[in-house]
Amino acid sequence: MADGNNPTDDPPVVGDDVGIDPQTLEIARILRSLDEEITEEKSMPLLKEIITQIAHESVHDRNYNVLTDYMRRFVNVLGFSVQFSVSKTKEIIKILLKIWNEPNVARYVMQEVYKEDIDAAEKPFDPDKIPNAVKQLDDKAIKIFFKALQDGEEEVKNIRLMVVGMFGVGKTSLVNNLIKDFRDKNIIPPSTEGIDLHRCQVMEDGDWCLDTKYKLQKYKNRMESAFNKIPLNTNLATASTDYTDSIEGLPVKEQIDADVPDNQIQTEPEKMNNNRDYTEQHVKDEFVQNYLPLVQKMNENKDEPVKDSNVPLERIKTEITVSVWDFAGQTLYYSTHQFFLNQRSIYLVLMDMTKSLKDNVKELDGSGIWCGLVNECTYLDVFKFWLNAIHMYSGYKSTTGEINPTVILVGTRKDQMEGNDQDKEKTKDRYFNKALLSFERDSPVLNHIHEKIF
Ligand SMILES: Nc1nc2c(ncn2[C@@H]2O[C@H](COP(=O)(O)OP(=O)(O)OP(=O)(O)O)[C@@H](O)[C@H]2O)c(=O)[nH]1
Repeated sequence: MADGNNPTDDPPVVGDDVGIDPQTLEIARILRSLDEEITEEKSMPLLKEIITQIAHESVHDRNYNVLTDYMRRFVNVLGFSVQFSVSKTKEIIKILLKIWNEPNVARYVMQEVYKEDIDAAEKPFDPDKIPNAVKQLDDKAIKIFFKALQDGEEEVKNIRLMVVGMFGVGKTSLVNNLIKDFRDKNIIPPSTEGIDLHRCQVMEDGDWCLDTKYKLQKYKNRMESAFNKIPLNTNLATASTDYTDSIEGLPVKEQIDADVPDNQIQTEPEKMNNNRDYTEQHVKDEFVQNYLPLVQKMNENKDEPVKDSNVPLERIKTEITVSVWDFAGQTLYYSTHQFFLNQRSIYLVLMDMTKSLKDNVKELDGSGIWCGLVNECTYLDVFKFWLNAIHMYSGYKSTTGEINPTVILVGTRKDQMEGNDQDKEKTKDRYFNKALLSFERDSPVLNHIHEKIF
């Protein structure tokens, strides 16, 4: 009879000195046998992978959406492939829940069944891999970012161009000249209300065109890659769910980058998790329906790329996109613009070269009292307002580094300036030098300026 003094009589100890109950030992036994059973199915996602992910979640970052996700993967993907009986499926789900709810069970299973020390598994973050936008968030956010990276990543090739300046200075005219589609139509711009946003594709010749067609193709490519995650023998037409699972896994960096929520691909996890009707309706969705033949074709012949001759992708040299933000110049909007200023942006600050810096601004439709600039402010005040706002809302300094989004100063109404081209250039440089010298010499605002001359 055990007397408690013999070490062999003590229950095995895992993690926080908690004894292993018979149920946990039984779980380990079942998993070992299952593991042997399903590793023979080489082409299928393995139950082991799901258990491993759930165990890591249980010990490290608990997120119920993730659990639900794994469960769905088990039922829809693994369930299809391995054809577990109903009772066995229930048994496995119980095990997954137990591992999820009890980190010590997760530790034991990983250690004893899969020979992995789950506590040692967390690798330190590589600081070089943390994007600047994430760096400024807290530790938890950085942890979540790295965890999300495990599901895939996509390089962001999007530049955000923010065009700001006084009302009527020529912001929309400049934007219309930068974007081919507008330039070709010779558009005379109405005064901007709020913010106009144009997403453009950089073309072979360096020109920019609106990227609506390209965007469609891009989503198509993503759908392909999302569908590619599904085992080829899965019958999509009859599957109750869940290729949307893969769509949720859209690349992390791109999600972070998203300028504008895109209703076409945005998913609704809570609904999808629980609502079969929703998913079935989603399957009928026109957008998805367009891709079912595509996927079926891929299933027939995976190696043959699917082409879409309607989209002139061959005109596009790179995948670089530019989001052009044309801000309204009316003082009415100034207090809201600051919320849209962002670190991964290049700013164009426009000034009217026919107006002297010391001239008072005459606003046509307002009292001229805005954002701390009282009545009778000068063009220099406006200039300083924009540079200060950019620095305040998008400059960032921490112990690890500094972010100073680039500001390009643009002079407009050159055609109305006096002298030849050379004279005009000199006048413009003098104008901006004078404006910049009004800041303290060591002002951090000056770090933003592209190509300072002084
Ligand atoms: N002569 C001349 N006129 C210009 C120039 N740039 C813009 N304009 C004219 O100035 C007017 C206002 O131009 P917009 O481009 O709408 O100015 P904006 O800065 O976008 O104005 P808001 O949207 O009200 O902030 C239009 O009639 C343009 O044709 C320029 O370089 N030279």
